[in-house]
Amino acid sequence: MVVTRFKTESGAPKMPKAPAVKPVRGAHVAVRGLSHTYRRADGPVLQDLDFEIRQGEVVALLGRSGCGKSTLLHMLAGLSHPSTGEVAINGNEVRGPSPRWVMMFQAPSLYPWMTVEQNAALGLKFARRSREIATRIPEVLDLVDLASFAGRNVQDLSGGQQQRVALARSLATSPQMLLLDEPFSALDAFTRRSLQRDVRDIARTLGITMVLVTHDVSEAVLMADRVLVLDANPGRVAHDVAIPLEDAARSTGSEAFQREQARMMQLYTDVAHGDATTPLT
Ligand SMILES: Nc1ncnc2c1ncn2[C@@H]1O[C@H](COP(=O)(O)OP(=O)(O)OP(=O)(O)O)[C@@H](O)[C@H]1O
Repeated sequence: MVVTRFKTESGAPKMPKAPAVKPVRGAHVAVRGLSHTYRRADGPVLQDLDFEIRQGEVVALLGRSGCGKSTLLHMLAGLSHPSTGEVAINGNEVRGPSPRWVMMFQAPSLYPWMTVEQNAALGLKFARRSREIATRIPEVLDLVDLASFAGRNVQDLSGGQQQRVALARSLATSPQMLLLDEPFSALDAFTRRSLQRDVRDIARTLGITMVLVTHDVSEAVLMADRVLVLDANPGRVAHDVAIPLEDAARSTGSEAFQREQARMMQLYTDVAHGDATTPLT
């Protein structure tokens, strides 16, 4: 089976067209007995985490600043190792980074002197898969709605378009999992919503497992099938909550969305020690 992008930038339906991208087998993640301490004097940052993420599931890690979200995401990516416990992907302990699970950050880290297609091809080059560039890059640029920008310099693009280039680069190696560390927080509200919707659509359509770090309740509810609300000092899973929203209801205007957002905001506020005087976004 192959899939194509099915919405335009404005959200209007568009006819499926070639080129197309094949779905992948999303990663299954198991976090077992995971604790982490950076400095003994500070105590553990993460403690006794035990959870699984199903293949193709979209999970948000929601918590206040400093509760250990990025630390956990880095461990899922194999960029660092827990003091105790383990992360296993598809049954194998994660011992380092891999092109099968890729991270996206707030800053898209593109090379400004290169074109959109050259930047998008970097992941394949680093993975020594340059022979795939000619077919794969047009496919992924089409998927992120940047086909007509292929030859443009990335420095001429908007912040949202640059994040789409970073997304295309991430997708080019056919990853089983995307790990997003607040990748939309520097964008304006309209661009952020459009990318949140498109990234979820793409991950769901391709079957990619996705883990998203955020402290934005509405982002978690818009994008995730499931939200892990993390407590702080030490970071633990305080709530593990399914978001039972159909894709059609994943819009800030829908009543079902607003109900879920209010429910999640309550849980989040409770976890933040009932401190409703501090603004929670
Ligand atoms: N390399 C490090 N060495 C020592 N302490 C660290 C290191 N990295 C993070 N920390 C500490 O670990 C705690 C958790 O940090 P982390 O960045 O994982 O939190 P976070 O929830 O992602 O925060 P934010 O939302 O602000 O990005 C913080 O107290 C931070 O100061």
